[in-house]
Order: sequence, then C-alpha cells, then structure tokens
Amino acid sequence: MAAIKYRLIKKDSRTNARLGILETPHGVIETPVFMPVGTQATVKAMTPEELKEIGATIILSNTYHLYLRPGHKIIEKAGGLHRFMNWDRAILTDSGGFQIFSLSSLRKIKEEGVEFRSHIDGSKHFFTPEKVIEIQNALGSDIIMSFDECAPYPADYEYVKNSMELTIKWAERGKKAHKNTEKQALFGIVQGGIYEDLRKECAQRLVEMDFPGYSIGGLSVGEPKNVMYDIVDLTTEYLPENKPRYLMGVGSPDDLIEGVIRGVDMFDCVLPTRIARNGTVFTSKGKLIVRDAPYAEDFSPLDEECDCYTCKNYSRAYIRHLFKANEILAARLATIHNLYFLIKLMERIREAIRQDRLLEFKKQFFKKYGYKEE
Ligand SMILES: CO[C@@H]1O[C@H](CNc2nc3cc4c(=O)[nH]c(N)nc4cc3[nH]2)[C@H]2OC(C)(C)O[C@@H]12
Repeated sequence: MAAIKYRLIKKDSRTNARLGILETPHGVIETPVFMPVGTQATVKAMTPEELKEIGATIILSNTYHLYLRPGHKIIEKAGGLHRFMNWDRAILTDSGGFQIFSLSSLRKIKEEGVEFRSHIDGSKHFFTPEKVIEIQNALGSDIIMSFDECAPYPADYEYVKNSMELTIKWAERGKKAHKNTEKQALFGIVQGGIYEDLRKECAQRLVEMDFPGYSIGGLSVGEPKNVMYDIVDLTTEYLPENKPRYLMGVGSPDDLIEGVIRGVDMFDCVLPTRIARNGTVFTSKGKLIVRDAPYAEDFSPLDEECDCYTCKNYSRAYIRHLFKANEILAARLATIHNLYFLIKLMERIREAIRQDRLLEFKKQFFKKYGYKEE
C-alpha cells in the first residue's frame, strides 16, 4: 500500500484548479494547501500547538540542514523527526539539492553526486541520491524529495539540458535506493529551467517512473512572475491528474492564487515567517510594515478582517512597540498572524473552488489587496 493517497474531489470548471484530499500516515490534508517551513525542525517562533491552532496540517523540514545539525542519526535515535520535534501531523522534507546551491560554498557537481562545504563550519561533505534518501528515511518524513539540481536563473539551454539529464538520473537512483515506500512517499522533481521542451521531456520521463507525487522545481529563483506562471502552466499539463503537484518555494498571496489556478496542489515558502520577523505582515488590504511610525498610536488589529489570536488580542501600536523594543513576542505574534493569513487564504480558495467561483474570488482578493490583475 502506498504511503499517501491523493483523491481529486473537484476540478474547477474554468481553470486548472483542483480540490483534493491527500491522506498521509500522519493525517489527512485538504488541498490546495500551504505548508509552513520548519527548516531546522522548528517553524521559527511557533510551538506545534500554535501551528495546530492556526490549522497547519503539514510542515516542511530540510535534509541538508538536519544532516549538518544535529545529524540525522541523532534524530533517528530520538524516534524520528515527528517525535524529535513533537509534531504528529504530516512532514515533507526537501532533499537538500536546492540548499546546497543556495547556502553552501565550494560545490563540485559530478554524476556521482555533489561535494560541498557546510555553511556552518566549512566541513566537506558529499551528497549522492542514495545518501539523501538514506537521510530522509532516517528522519521518517511522510513525503520526501528526490535529489535534484535546481539550475540557476538565468541559465543557458545547454546548461539546463545537462542539469535536467542529471536530475533524471538522480531521480532513478533515488527511487531504487528508497526502501520505505509504504511509509514515505518519494516525489520526483521536474526541472528544465524556462525551456518548454526540457520541461516537457523531464515531466514525461519522471511520470514514466511513476512517482506518487511531483514537485515543480527550478522556479521562484528570481525569474519574473509571468515566466514562473507560464512554466507552471506548461509543466502541469504533462503531470497526471490523480497525483499531487507541489510548487517549491512559493509563495506570496498572488502566487498562491495563480499557482492554484494553474493546477498546483501544494506550496511552501519562507516568506510569511521571514517577513514576520522583520515586522511586515499580510493584511486583506495588502502588506503592512507594522514597525513603522504611523502605527505608534494605532490601536486597531493588524487586520480588521482577521480572527487569529494576534488580531483578537493585540493592537498595531503594541506590536510596533514590541518590534521597536526588539522583544521576542514581536516575531511570535507577527508569525502567528502571517501563517494564519496564508492558511486561511488556502481555506477560502478551497471554498471558492467548491462553489465554482475561484476567478471571482481572485478578482475580489486582488482588488482589495491592491494587486494588479495579470
Ligand atoms: C521567496 O523565498 C526565497 O526564494 C526561495 C524559495 N524558492 C525556492 N525555489 C526552489 C526550488 C527548488 C528545487 O528546484 N529543488 C529543490 N529540491 N528544492 C527547491 C526549493 C526552492 N525554493 C527561498 O530560498 C532562499 C532562502 C534562497 O530564499 C527564499
């Protein structure tokens, strides 16, 4: 029996949006879903109870970081990542491919694998597709990622073609090495840069390998939004309807809505938690930099329309004070709000798909938030 089961509940009548249910060994997930990022076995500033309170059903963690610190062997001895971090709902781990390229220095890419230096202490390491699967098997995450190369943007056709070929080879090797298939679902990651033929070929060859789900990688790496949207559109065309699609590293409210419209089911991004710690929050009328002077005597909530713990109990003036005083509670209250905002947005998107009014919802949300229609 497979580790996860995806059921397509309803297709939107005018877009590629889908309403789905994803059953995992650690609970049921309604899709489309936003996954809070907990890179080092914690969603920064949040306790697991607070994450459940705001409705998180699945969170991300990271092979590269946990391998370097505290080490996957320690987490295995603790009984796996769920036990170690006291999170009994679903966990998806990224494979480290992207982190090696975005965080570590001195990288040598060979067919065998990638040599890199730790961004923590400069020590040398060597990741292969087999090693990365072994680490994720030790962590025990419910959904694990293949080892891939996220080509930089921009990158020329030849580079992206070779990189995509390597990603395909590594996907095959990882699939062979993955032993725990009934408890951990391994996703293939589609690469191919901004090149339509490479995206199509990569998707088709991964689909031939029959993964339980597919990630769209190589995006949210600095390309223009409309380029990202076009690549998502063309890639989902070659992915099976009855399997989940996960757009890695996305995103902001507009990107989430545009991604759902183009057939994406799962999203993750550091944005909500990262900008929260810097004093920027999402509101129904756009982003608000609560640490700014105008809010010094503004006793209204961050967002009048929000019913999260932060908005029910604290004012902009108080939260601004916390940021100015560099108080830890500032990051906590802003993070609770930002994650709740995106998780609630996904709930409203799912409701709009149910009622076949997703495009109307998008129009309404964009107008109020201050986005320009694409
Ligand atoms: C807006 O947040 C910034 O943008 C990055 C998110 N964008 C992103 N694109 C990704 C692509 C891949 C991929 O191709 N493969 C694998 N395995 N994982 C991936 C993870 C990815 N995340 C965040 O990463 C940094 C920290 C650089 O800034 C954040």
